[in-house]
Amino acid sequence: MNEHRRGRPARPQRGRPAPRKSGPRRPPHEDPARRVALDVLRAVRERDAYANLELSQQLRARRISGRDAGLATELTYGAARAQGLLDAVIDACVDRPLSQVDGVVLDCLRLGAYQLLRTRIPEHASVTATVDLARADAGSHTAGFVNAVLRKVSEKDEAAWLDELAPSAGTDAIGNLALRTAHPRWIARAFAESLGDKGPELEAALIADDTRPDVHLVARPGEISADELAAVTGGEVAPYSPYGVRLPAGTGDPGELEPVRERMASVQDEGSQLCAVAATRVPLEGTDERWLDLCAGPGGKATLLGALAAVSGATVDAVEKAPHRARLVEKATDGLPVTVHVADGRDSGLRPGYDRVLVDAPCTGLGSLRRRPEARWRRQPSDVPELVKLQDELLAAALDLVRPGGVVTYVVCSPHLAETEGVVADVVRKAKAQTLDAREFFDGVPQLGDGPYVQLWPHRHGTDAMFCAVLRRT
Ligand SMILES: C[S@@+](CC[C@H](N)C(=O)[O-])C[C@H]1O[C@@H](n2cnc3c(N)ncnc32)[C@H](O)[C@@H]1O
Repeated sequence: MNEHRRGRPARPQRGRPAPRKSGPRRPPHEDPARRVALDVLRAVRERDAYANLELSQQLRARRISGRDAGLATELTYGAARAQGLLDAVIDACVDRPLSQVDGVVLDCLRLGAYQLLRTRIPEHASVTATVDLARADAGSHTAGFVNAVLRKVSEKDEAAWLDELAPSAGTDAIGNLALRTAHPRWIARAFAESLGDKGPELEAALIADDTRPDVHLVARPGEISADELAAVTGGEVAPYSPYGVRLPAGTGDPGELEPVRERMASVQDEGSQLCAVAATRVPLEGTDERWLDLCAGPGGKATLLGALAAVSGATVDAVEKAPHRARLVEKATDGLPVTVHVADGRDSGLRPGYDRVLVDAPCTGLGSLRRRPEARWRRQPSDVPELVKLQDELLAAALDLVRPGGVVTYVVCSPHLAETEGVVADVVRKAKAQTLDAREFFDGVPQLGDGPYVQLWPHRHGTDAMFCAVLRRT
């Protein structure tokens, strides 16, 4: 590493920020796709924006579509997802810690390095177009620096950089795979611990997590069947969910599909569908009329529960703490037997005695990183304990609200053991509850391990990495 640092370009320092003109001086030939990508990366870094939301807003505002929009998406998502890997390479090409490089300059370097290492865009175009952006946003004195760093980056391809920078697979298998698949080490370790593997299966899981997911629709029970929905949308019936349809790649905005506009279907990952369906499938003795969704926003599972409740004659109370998310639940479940309550699920004030309760708890979201390119670098291990405490309290509250003999289904979109088995074990130890074998309620889904919990995985099931436990109140 030190050897590599010799002769590296000096770069503008953070302490001496690049001068910015009142308005960016943009060359007339500036490439619109790269401009959007850079502006989104900057918004993600500076104001914690969500890359997907920011990107679609900027594409709309600048009326960019077609190939330019495709390239902007590829560059934004790619550079955001691969940030840790790109930073390791850039770090090897500059003479100071990256923390001392001006933020905008670093965004430019990430964008340029991504093009050089992970796309087939010719080197000349990658470097020149990125240098133009740096000149416009960070001043002409940065152009030489960005040019020099990117030239250094281009001296090797991704594989050669990884051979140089990744820890040895023999002594640090997780660290090696983490860098190769552009994941933070703590997330790779969490996956390894959940899978019980730090070899080929971990590699498959991390690679799948680095791949853009298919879009699934859920056919609203009582309105349209999955077969009909597949026929109308040109999709195919999903392998496991009785209501799922997988859309072909390149379908465009699913919100524009007629069945979605007509509220006969909505976008929902197949794993989420399976967990909501499982919550309704556990056999009950006695009544089966009052259902509760204790963490309902924005309403994906509440909508499926509501539609199933309408068919079976049950009603659903949907609790959501955040008022704006509660409004989304109201909108999504309009016309269904669902009553929305803005409340803290730990102290909802609702009358106990529910037959079924779903706790789809707030979590790290490590199971849906495929959908949010920047999330893996934003989440921190220090987020886990606070979430675990909240999950614990919500699950305990659910067990207080369900009747004896009723069922609580606990779901998180994360394979992190502290959020999954850890929470369930802790609550079951303190509550009157029996753990059921959740696999029984995931009909036809293969590779569910030894139970009693279900952990879905992108590389095994093509779904988000959802965890599901089913408890019966004793
Ligand atoms: C994982 S999301 C639920 C997703 C939802 N079930 C769906 O399928 O669309 C967790 C939700 O719990 C909400 N939440 C967080 N803390 C809460 C609390 N103490 N009580 C109730 N809801 C809470 C969050 O605002 C968030 O909307």
